[in-house]
This record gives sequence, C-alpha cells and structure tokens, in this order.
Amino acid sequence: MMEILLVINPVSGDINKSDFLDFAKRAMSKSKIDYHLYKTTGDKDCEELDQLIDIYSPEKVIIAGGDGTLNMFLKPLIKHNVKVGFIPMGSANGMAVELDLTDSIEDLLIKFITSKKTKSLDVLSINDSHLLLHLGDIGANANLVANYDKDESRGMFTYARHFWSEFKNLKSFEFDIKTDQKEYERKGVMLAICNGKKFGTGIPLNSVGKMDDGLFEFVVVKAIDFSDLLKGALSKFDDEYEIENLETIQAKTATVKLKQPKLLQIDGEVVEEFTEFHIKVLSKALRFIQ
Ligand SMILES: Nc1ncnc2c1ncn2[C@@H]1O[C@H](COP(=O)(O)OP(=O)(O)OP(=O)(O)O)[C@@H](O)[C@H]1O
Repeated sequence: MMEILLVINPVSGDINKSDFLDFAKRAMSKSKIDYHLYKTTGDKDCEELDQLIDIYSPEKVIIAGGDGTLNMFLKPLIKHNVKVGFIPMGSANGMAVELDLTDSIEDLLIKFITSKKTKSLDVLSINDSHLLLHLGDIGANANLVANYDKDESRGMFTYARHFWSEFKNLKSFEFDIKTDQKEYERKGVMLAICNGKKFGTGIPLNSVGKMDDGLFEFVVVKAIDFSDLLKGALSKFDDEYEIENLETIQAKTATVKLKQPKLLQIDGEVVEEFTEFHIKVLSKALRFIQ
C-alpha cells in the first residue's frame, strides 16, 4: 500500500507552488515515504483522483489548494475512506480558519505526513449530488462569488470591488425551510448553510456549528447594514460577537423551497440555480488528519 498521494492545484490562489512542491518532495524522500504526486488540471480531476486511489490505495491523501479544491474531491475521499490532510493555498481559505490550520504550510505538511491521529468530520449532502464540507449560501454571497469568478482580475482588490457592489444592491427574497423538527417561512438577503462556525472572510456567522455533531445550521441573514459588516470584520478576534439580524436554525435534514430560482454557492464555488433543495448530514464521513 502506498503511503501518500499528494494532490496540488497549481493555480489556486494565484500562488506559485514550486517551492512548496520542492519542499514536499525532499521531506517525503527523506522520510522514505512512498508517494505519488497528482497536479490538478481543472478537467475531470475528481474522476482522476478516484482512479488513482483505486490504483495506489494510499493511506493518506494530502491536498494543497483552495477550499474549492478540497470540495471537488470530497466524493472519492469519502468513498475510499482515506485519511485526508488539507494544506490551504487558495485565495480566501475559510476552511483553514474553521479547521484551525494556522501552522505554516511546511509544518502542516510534516504534521499530515507523520500524524496517525484523525478526526471524522460531517459532510452535508445536497440533493444527493453535491457535497458541502464547510459553508454554502444562496443570495448575496453566492452572487458575489459568481461575479468574482467571471472577473479576469483576482485578488483582494477585485474581491472588495465586487463585495461593495453586491452589498449595495441587496434585495431580500422569500423561502420556506422544512427541517426534521419544524417549518419556517422566512425572508432575507442571504441564506447560509453552515457545517461549521466561521464565514469565509472570518465573520463569525454561526456560533453554534460543530463539524462533527451530526447537525448543520441555516443562518438567515435578514438585512445587513454596513455597520454590522464592519463590526463583523473587526470582530475576527472576538468569537463572542454575533451580528444582529441573524437567525440560526439547526437541523439534521431539511428541504428548502424558494419562490424564485437562486444560485447556490458551496465551499466557494457556484454550483447552479435551484428552486428547491434537500440537505442531509453524512455523519463523520471524512477522516481528517489531526
Ligand atoms: N490546472 C488547472 N487549471 C485551471 N483551473 C484549475 C486547475 N486545477 C484546478 N482548477 C480549478 O480550480 C478550482 C478550485 O480552486 P480553489 O477554489 O481551490 O482555489 P482558489 O484560489 O480559492 O479559487 P478562487 O481564486 O476562485 O477563490 C476548481 O474549479 C478547479 O476546477
């Protein structure tokens, strides 16, 4: 059995990964680790990874890329029940905050190579076809991500430009949520689906989420004013802070119905428009290396 399959997204976050790759190759050769390297191409990567795991049966798959890169591989990672390490090298890296991956990328790699400990994380299944590890939403943020994706320029300035234009033009929309417990009729500018606590930019959107509790949370954002956003951004370091105008609804399963079709964004990637979707928890489905 092979020890490690290292997956690298060469384009994520506009970061050059050749130094990291050199470091990884040296570290693994020095430790006499049997490894295989896979660089993503942006085409059929998920199927490729599924086949590589079939062929090599690695004990661990370590993925270096952005949140979207990790999300893209959830299906085969869960199917093969392999141990997973994630090295955040994307532009926003919300997952890194959530998973507390604060060490340097080199230290993280060494930890993932050497550690035998794992923690199993829940994954959310949407309409039995899309998997969500961290956070999804419809409304303001999904539009923001879609417009940012279409823009040829990248980076924080471009993101900020889209951020302001999106949040200036917020329109609420109506939706019904039916959970395993209760039914809700709501209106808001954003409906977030959270497996964990943190929001992409560090805003503590949901304070009750745990990634291994068999539950997920909806956060209904009823209206955002700029002072709330500012407070949210400034409270990065203060987990106690919660933005007003938020309602949290916890569930094991749920169906969401929208009056009009809306874009759904999952782990930083825009999926498609939905008027109805169903969410369930795949309890402790992903074995994450600690
Ligand atoms: N070699 C490649 N060339 C172009 N695109 C790729 C390549 N490999 C992977 N991708 C694409 O990269 C995306 C995932 O990027 P990811 O979200 O991890 O990085 P990111 O830097 O956070 O992205 P963004 O800049 O959009 O926030 C997927 O859509 C995938 O198809």
